[in-house]
Amino acid sequence: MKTKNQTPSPLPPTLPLQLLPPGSPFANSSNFSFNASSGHSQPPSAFRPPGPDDQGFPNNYNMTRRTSVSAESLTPTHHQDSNWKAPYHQKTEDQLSRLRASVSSNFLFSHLDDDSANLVLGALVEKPIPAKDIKVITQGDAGDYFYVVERGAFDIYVNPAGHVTPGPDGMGQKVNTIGPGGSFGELALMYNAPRAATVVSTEKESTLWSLDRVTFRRILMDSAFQRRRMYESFLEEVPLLSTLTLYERSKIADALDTQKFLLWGYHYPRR
Ligand SMILES: Nc1ncnc2c1ncn2[C@@H]1O[C@@H]2COP(=O)(O)O[C@H]2[C@H]1O
Repeated sequence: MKTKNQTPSPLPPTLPLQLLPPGSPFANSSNFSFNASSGHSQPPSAFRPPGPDDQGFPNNYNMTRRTSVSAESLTPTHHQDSNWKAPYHQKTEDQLSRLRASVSSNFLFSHLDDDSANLVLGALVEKPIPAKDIKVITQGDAGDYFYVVERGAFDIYVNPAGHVTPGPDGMGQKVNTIGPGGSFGELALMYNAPRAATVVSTEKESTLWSLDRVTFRRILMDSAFQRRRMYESFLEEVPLLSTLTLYERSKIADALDTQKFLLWGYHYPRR
């Protein structure tokens, strides 16, 4: 088993950016909602066990919370629309070179073949974040976009309740900060589950690139995330790691690589 460097993530145009109240970055839980399905606050409901069509939820993932936000299959290869084409958003040379630099060290993109990488680059949309304390993702909401960070830093907050609660500490504890080259927002898209954390901008000017849910699932989940799920399944079996959260396990899975050793004349795969 060896580890590799890996990192963390943007928004569609025309979306309202709402600033959080000055001095109270956690007070408003419904900022930065960009479609009908993301700006809601739903009550928790029972966990839906994986069915035959599911890839399987990791252990301990949002077990007490509403999980499914769409009827879409969790298996990305079950595409109902065979005429689907990835959206293409024209970019300037400057945008392309910034984008390439941003994704160059990102684990998710390093495993894409050239065709898939070009489709994803074409589908990403630049999303300037013009202030700090903008809530890009709200814990408990439905997942709509996956984000790559080009510039700036984004704090991640997790409330153990599974959603933002009223009051000054409603976003919970800060657990992470994601900077340039990193990405976030993949968990809800991968598992059709509510957002696992709240993500807030920390700088005056930041730049994100957003990838829509369908393109994410059809392209990234067919490659990089298949690999992640394979390693996660393996990690779930390791007792020492069983208490990790899904996010922690997924980060370890991203960092794993497979090495093959020659043993007694056989190539023996070892993780
Ligand atoms: N410790 C963490 N726990 C949960 N989510 C995290 C954590 N750190 C970063 N994140 C990201 O925050 C995102 C919130 O939306 P998602 O649940 O879609 O995906 C989540 C992860 O990409």
